[in-house]
Amino acid sequence: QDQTVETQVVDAMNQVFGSHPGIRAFHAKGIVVEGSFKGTPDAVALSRAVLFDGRTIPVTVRFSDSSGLPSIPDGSDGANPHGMALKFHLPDGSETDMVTNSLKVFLVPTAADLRDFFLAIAASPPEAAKPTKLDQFVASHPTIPAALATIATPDSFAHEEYRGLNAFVLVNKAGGRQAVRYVVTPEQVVHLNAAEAAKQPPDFLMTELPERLNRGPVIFHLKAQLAAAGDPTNDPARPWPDDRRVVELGILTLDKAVPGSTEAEKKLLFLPGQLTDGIEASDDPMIDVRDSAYAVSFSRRTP
Ligand code: HEM
Repeated sequence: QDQTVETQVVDAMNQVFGSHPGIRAFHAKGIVVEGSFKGTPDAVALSRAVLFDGRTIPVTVRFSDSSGLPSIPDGSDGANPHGMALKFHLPDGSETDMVTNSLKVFLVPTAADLRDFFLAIAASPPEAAKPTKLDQFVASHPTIPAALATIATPDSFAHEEYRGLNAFVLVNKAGGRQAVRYVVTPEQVVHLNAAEAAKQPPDFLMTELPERLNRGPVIFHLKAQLAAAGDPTNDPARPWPDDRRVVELGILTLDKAVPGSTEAEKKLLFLPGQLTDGIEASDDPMIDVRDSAYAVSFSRRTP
């Protein structure tokens, strides 16, 4: 095979979900909202990024269901994990992004493993003989059931916690470097049980958020879990110990649904590796592959 892993992984997603013109290969169904971000003094101590310096930074956010199916029911298992992609509009006109989801730990260590996971799903239709390719793949990759055990359907996009999973490095004015994982924490987490989730109308998350924003803003806290020496920064499937220090980097206030979200989301491309001075990628090679795969998907969905 002479194709790059980023093309292979998008091809594998298209095999599982089909390709739908104008639609993302994954996290196909979503909704775009707007608001602002304000950094904390604790964030300034960790990073010299303009993002954190305390001024008010406009932000565009897309919440999404997992899956490459544009009409996946929001309450179905396949819609988990839900996504939250953030695009910060910096004063100099540049952008920096964070692309997070509701898993507490990622499914697999590498992009090649993710490709093979989708290929195993594609090779395991309902009529496939047991154990299926997927059964075998999951049995030999224990990080997958461990990750899937961390997710549930929220009653609102506003009531879920989202994580960056891949590690990034914050660099401060003195050149001090700290590896972190982002956590975007809501005011409260509210999860439905499986029976309640299955009973929800198919678009309940997409319709609820604009209604909620009409009543008032939605607040999230952007936090960073700080790595200690020896914590793995190149494997998003390995959690860091729960007692690692967590620092509040800033407050996110979402206050506006975007009219014409379906058109707006087509033009948006969120890239986990679109960074700004003071924020760097870690040694996790998945970040670069994600950037390339999102660009492949963007070029396929853009006429
Ligand atoms: C090797 C690992 C991964 C690959 C290859 C991959 C691939 C993709 C692709 C192709 C898309 C569609 C992009 C577009 O058309 O704009 C996408 C979207 C997305 N992915 Fe990933 N992904 C990976 C890991 C992750 C991780 C670790 C997270 C969360 C921490 C994540 C969260 C999301 C979200 C939230 C979206 C929707 C972005 C939006 O709203 O535009 N992905 N992914």
